[in-house]
Amino acid sequence: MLIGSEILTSAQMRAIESDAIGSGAVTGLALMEQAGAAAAALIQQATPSPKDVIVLCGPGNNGGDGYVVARHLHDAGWSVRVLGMDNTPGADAAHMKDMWLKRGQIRPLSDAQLMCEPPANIYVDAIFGTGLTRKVAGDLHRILLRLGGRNDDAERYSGRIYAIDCISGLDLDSGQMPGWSSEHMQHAPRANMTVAFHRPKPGHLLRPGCLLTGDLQIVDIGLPETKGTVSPAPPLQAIWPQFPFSRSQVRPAIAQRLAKSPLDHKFRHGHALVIAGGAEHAGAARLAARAALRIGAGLVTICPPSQAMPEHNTTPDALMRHPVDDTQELQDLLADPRITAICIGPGCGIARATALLPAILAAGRPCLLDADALTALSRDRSLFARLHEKCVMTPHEGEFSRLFPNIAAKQGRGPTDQLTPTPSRIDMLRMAAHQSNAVTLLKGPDTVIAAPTGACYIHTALDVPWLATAGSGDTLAGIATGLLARSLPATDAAALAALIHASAARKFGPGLIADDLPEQIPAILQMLLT
Ligand SMILES: NC(=O)C1=CN([C@@H]2O[C@H](COP(=O)(O)OP(=O)(O)OC[C@H]3O[C@@H](n4cnc5c(N)ncnc54)[C@H](O)[C@@H]3O)[C@@H](O)[C@H]2O)[C@@H](O)CC1
Ligand SMILES: Nc1ncnc2c1ncn2[C@@H]1O[C@H](COP(=O)(O)OP(=O)(O)O)[C@@H](O)[C@H]1O
Ligand SMILES: [K+]
Repeated sequence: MLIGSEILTSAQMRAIESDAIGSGAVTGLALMEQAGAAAAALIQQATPSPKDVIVLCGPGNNGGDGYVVARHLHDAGWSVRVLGMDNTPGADAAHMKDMWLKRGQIRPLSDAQLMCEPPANIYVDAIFGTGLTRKVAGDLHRILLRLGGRNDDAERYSGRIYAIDCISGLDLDSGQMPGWSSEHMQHAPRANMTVAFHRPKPGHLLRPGCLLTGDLQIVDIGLPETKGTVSPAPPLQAIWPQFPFSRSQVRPAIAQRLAKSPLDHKFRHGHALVIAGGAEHAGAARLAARAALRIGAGLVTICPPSQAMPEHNTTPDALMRHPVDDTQELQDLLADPRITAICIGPGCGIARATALLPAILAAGRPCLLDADALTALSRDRSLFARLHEKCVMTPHEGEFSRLFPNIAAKQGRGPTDQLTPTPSRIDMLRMAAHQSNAVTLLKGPDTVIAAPTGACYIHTALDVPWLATAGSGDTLAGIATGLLARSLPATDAAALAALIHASAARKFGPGLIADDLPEQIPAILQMLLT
């Protein structure tokens, strides 16, 4: 498995916190002090000279953190104004509020008050965190819309918001803003930076939450290490760009498989077949084949129909070519046990994918299903029953909705007042992987990968929007196929492919076209293997 950061749900985080407090290992007050002090330090680092700040404190412990931030910034010489609430907060937050009151006053947390305040350089959002129980309404909603720039004072807040734990109103389990219409979402506040505690939560990494989170900083607040011990939930992990991308992120067994030993020969690194289609889409299959070669598959053979063979008489010369016109020819080819993975979909054509899929699935080998193969599957449901746990499907959202209409229908019912109004992308992917019995990777800036076992990764690629270019998905399919050919387990192949794909885009930068992606792989392998 890749080593990602463990992701905790709000309930898991609360359980860890109360266990730690219950066991006497920490006090709630100490956790709050650590949380607020760390947030204040990061805010100071982000804006080095003493500044003018307004801290918005809500009724619970998130507000308590806000009072700690206010105190630390005040003590560091900042000019601090606090807007807070009358409600009696919990004992820890009440204590922190009292500590602040020894230094300054608290004006009401109201939209009218915020509007009257002279502008500040920085605004700290400590209204709600993990304790959100319902949609934010009334005056607090108006405050959030103002911070998001709905009023004519938008420039006051733009680029100046620092969130404690999350932008207030965000459901940290789903990444959604419950009760926010799409019109309101245009004015949801966006943080420059979010300081969150102990572990990332799903809502920090899933859209739209990740778009409101800004630079996500996870700080240690003295809770005991829990990695892998939050049971019985299946593991949920984040792969995100803040991690240095290095060998240490990949378990030794995987790194070993990626390396090539002096005693190995090419067949030890697998033989991948890439099924190609008609001449007009030949490039898609070749992109996948090139990526499979670059990731180190020992051999890659592209299999077009014989009439399209001339289209493939081009580079890379390392690529082998073998015509496949029908199921029998494919079965003859698959009689060779040294073929260790098959890619079908990119540039294949739906009719050809429908015809060849039964033989590919019957072979029981690792296989990657993308593009036209996914459309074929969604049109012929009988093929679904033949999927197996060595299959990886890589749909984008449109393909996902066609493949899993029952799951997609649970989405997009419009805003509701309840928390977690519709299944999150994590829930959807877990359902899809369970239903199909195949590893499923839903593409996007917040790619989610789920295994039939329930193990799940969120891969964040928000920083590489130039991946949205024709053929980029074909390259991802090729990387994953190459990893499957090299005998990586399907979930690892899918997650590592997403990581290598985004790393390649990161390395190349803007101006990227899909052809550039495979060419970045050697340097990425170098980083991984040394
Ligand atoms: N869990 C932990 O380990 C730690 C949590 N800390 C902080 O505590 C926060 C969680 O604190 P709480 O559980 O008190 O929750 P919050 O402070 O997020 O909010 C809870 C309060 O808001 C009210 N509320 C919830 N939704 C509302 C809505 N839509 N409109 C109006 N009122 C609403 C609740 O009735 C309650 O009074 C975290 O986000 C974090 O900032 C930190 O102090 C450090 C440690
Ligand atoms: N805005 C974005 N930010 C980061 N990655 C993106 C973005 N849009 C798309 N991607 C990634 O680019 C790839 C596009 O795949 P796909 O839609 O199948 O394109 P194509 O069919 O042209 O190959 C996917 O890996 C997806 O995760
Ligand atoms: K907040």
